Amino acid sequence: MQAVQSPPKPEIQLSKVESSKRLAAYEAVDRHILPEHKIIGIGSGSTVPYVVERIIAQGEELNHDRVFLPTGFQSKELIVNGRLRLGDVDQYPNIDVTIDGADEVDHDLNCIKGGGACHLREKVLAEAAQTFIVVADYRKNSDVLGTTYKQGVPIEVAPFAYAKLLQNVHHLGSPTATLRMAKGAGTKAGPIVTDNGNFVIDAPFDEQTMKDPYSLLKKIKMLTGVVEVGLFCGMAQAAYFGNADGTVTIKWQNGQIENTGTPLA
Ligand SMILES: O=C(CO)[C@H](O)[C@H](O)COP(=O)(O)O
Repeated sequence: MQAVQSPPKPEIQLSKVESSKRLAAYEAVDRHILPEHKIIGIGSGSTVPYVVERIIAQGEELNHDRVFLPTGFQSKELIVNGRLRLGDVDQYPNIDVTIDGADEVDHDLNCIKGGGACHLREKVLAEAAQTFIVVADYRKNSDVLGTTYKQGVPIEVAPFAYAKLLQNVHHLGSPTATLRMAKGAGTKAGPIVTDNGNFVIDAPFDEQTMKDPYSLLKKIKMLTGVVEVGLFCGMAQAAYFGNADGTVTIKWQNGQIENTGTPLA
């Protein structure tokens, strides 16, 4: 009897932004998740599913003795649904590689993170990793932070301290800083609550301030009640940006910029 062949699965047409996220994620996994890497941090956001997809494609033989550490609820689901082994950073404080998304990346690879309110765990997993790699689409590739991500610097705060912290952040130079509220039909009324039970303040600063994100990070971090700041300074070894033309731009920590792939006709 002749075997029945199932029709080929239709390739889902991705938007330019989606395909650039996928390009960046695939290139970063191919270059940085190597057979010897066993403890791997998985970040949060809409680019990270492509990271997990590419890791799964490396096959069972490479993945069966690896452990994957999530930065939040979303990445935990990705790991579990992908039938990868789940661990946590308290069991594995030394990570080989962490790959994560970003809201914006500047020319020195400083990042704004926390658009998804996961930046506390994201920073712990980035810091614990021997190699920390950022993946993003072309819209996140900037010279100065705050150019495209206008919402402000995400600051995770202890809930009972939020009102005092809002005042303090206003005095620090962000008069429009606000508490991040849950939005949209069917969501919680009131502020968003992080995976750690905290609130988030979004604090926009002027361009001059954002040109020196490390100084700003130190000032905000000193405020009592701040749990973590979504400024990741000097942490990433490389940032991969998928471009709309099908190429990938890679910014390295030493300032080198590399372009790979052939532009689409
Ligand atoms: O920092 C983050 C969550 O706290 C995410 O990594 C960031 O928001 C990236 O988002 P995306 O990949 O969806 O553009």
